[in-house]
Amino acid sequence: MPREGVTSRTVDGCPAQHEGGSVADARDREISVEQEHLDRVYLRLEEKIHEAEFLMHDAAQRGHVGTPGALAERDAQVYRAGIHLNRLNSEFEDFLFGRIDLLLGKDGKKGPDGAYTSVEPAEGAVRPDATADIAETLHIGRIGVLDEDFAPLVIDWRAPAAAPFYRSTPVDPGRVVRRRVIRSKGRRVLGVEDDLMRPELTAYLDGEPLSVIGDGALMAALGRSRGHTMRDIVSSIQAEQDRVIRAPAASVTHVEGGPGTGKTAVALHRAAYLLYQDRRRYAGGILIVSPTPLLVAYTEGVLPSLGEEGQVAIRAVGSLVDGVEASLYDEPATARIKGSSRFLKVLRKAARGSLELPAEGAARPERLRVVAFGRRLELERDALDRIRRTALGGTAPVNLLRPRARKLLLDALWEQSGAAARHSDPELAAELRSGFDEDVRDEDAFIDFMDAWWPELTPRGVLSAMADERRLGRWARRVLNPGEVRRVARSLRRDGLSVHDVALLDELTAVLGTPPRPRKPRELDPLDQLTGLEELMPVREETQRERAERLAQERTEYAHVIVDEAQDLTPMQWRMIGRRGRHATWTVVGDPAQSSWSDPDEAAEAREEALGTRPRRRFELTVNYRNPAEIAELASKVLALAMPGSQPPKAVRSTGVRPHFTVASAGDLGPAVREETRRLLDRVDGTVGVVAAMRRRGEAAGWLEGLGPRAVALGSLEAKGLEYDATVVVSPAEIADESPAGLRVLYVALTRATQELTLVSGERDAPDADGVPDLLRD
Ligand SMILES: Nc1ncnc2c1ncn2[C@@H]1O[C@H](COP(=O)(O)OP(=O)(O)OP(=O)(O)O)[C@@H](O)[C@H]1O
Repeated sequence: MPREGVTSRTVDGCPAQHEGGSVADARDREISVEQEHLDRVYLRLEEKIHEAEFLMHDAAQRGHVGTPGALAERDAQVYRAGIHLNRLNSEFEDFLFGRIDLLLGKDGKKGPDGAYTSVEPAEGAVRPDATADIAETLHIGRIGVLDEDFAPLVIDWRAPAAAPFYRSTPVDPGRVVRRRVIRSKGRRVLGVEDDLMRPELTAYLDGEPLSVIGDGALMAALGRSRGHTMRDIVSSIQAEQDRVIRAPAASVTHVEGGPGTGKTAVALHRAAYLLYQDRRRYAGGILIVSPTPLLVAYTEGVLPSLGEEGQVAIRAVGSLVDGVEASLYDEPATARIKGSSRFLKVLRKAARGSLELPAEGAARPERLRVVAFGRRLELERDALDRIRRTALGGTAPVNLLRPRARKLLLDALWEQSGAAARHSDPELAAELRSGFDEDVRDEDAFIDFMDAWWPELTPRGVLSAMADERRLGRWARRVLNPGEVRRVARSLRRDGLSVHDVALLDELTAVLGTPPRPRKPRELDPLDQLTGLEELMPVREETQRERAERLAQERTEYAHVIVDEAQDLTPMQWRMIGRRGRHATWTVVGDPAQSSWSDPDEAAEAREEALGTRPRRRFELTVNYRNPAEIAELASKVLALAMPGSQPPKAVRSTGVRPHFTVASAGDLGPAVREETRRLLDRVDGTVGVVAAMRRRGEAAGWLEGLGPRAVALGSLEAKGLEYDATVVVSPAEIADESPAGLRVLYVALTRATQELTLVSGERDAPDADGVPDLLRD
């Protein structure tokens, strides 16, 4: 465990000689220095808030004037005031969180944020006797604040001048001598943690030796207990992560890294960074696709804490289609069929085949009878079938073919009427024909026939039609075998949609096509014409989820798509997400070793298709910030089985607590799991996650009844991306045997804990005398 106390060293590594002498004094003195700065910042923020409120008020007054000039001026004012209010009113926990003390830079140029731009120290910045003076001190925070003279009081964490805070390391320190993380609550500074980037120097700040407080911010952050929501890592982003966050937005940024390397955290911070970089471009919206609603709930507080929310929709892969929130999971064998690209053929057949089914409660129309030009005209079943086949030729969406089918019917009726033969003058014949079409089209019998014979198909309707095994068998001929047909049909007869059904619905929407609807006239509000106003005005009532819903309804495509846990997506899911980012830039993060999809090659092919020919930029994250070394070591045994030859990420800390093994008495996992969970709840301050095979998901929740909200039960697939202070993994062998990807799913389960891990074995695990399951023995 990281040490809680503080140390104080001068930069040459010797204990600092502080007045009053004690380490606590040094710490208190440094805290009060930062407190003074924070007070100045808040004073300035208050001034800005008053300014913004005045602007808003003034803008409202100008709105009444109504001349174009006044409106344009109001537009500009409201825009600026909106930015201020929205950001300043947010109650930031640790608004100001960092500081860097820098040597004199190589050149003397200042950037737009008032800080010097050079990264390397000037010649002579370090004297021959290894002493140096601090030339510039920058404070880093969630947004930038300038003082009255436009000098930087706080630099926005995403600004170029803040990059050295994240990039500097003792190996490549640049100008940074000391990097400090400031911990505060509201307006009070609680503590500081320093990292020394140039330990070989004796550096002075205003003539005083620079002190170094604490053991380093990263370790302090990692040691804190976990709650039910993820925290931002803005004060301790590491260099390899920062390179991903600030990578140029163009094309595809592809990030791989093992469990706990910060992929999810990096993806969220990248969204905030992209918005900061080019707000106008990303007004087109950023979509973050997450594997489960649990992970959405876990991560959705991070962006607001970074001051960004409005333009980002975080959605679970089972909620990407409007109005659908799927949480059911198909059995692995069924999921494998539904997720595979061969299922596309079945859907295309089903979409066309569904046309032949009678609409609900109606009989299948056998003939068409109309009266035109005083004659009774009639088309029989064979003729109708022929017309349908002709209309369906090609691959155009079925619902969009309705006008073509209607035209073919009218052609056939016209021909039957014999009217064409009676008029040789082409102009007259054309006029007559148009009158004929109009008459027939308006006839009730024709309208009713069209509705029954070529109804507008809905994705849900087609999916339900596939629940009939015989029918599905026909549509899936030469694609699925009878056993597979039975499985899929059975799964579709169940109440509710599965996560995999959602991609099928989305595919059907594309295969069926949506006929254009008459647009509802929209009431014009002059405020709507203000550039970007919706984005900037404070919108407090809406939650992240509601906002995501609204964004999704308003948009079918996004400017940037971020895919988290990309290794889990099936080919059908890649097609669904690809449709939402046809013109987007992309960030794709994942770990092949954690893939729960049985055929990674097929999924990779679908991913490449969704991403198209855009150039790829690849990054790898190599450090595990979640698991202590003791847990990471055990997990690496499963990794060796799941993906022989692949390297686990390096754990940065160790707790000295080894994973604990327990064996449940014959067939009775429940009491053993409950007991272990209770024990762990006593040992950690935060959460305990109990991960069991999917089929035990409900049962496991029952075992934990009454243990309180800190203990949570999960199915193995739901554990994706989440973390707990401690985890109980229930029968590793059951999880491993659950599907062809079972070992990789077990690897996920074993890498969820930040402090302690317990494994409860059942008979199937064949544990040894120490309780170690067969699978995990050396
Ligand atoms: N630079 C950092 N500073 C502090 N904490 C960090 C840092 N990077 C990652 N973490 C923490 O490590 C944990 C793991 O991060 P995250 O969930 O983003 O990893 P991941 O790579 O997505 O993991 P998985 O693949 O297992 O889902 C989180 O608690 C995160 O806050």
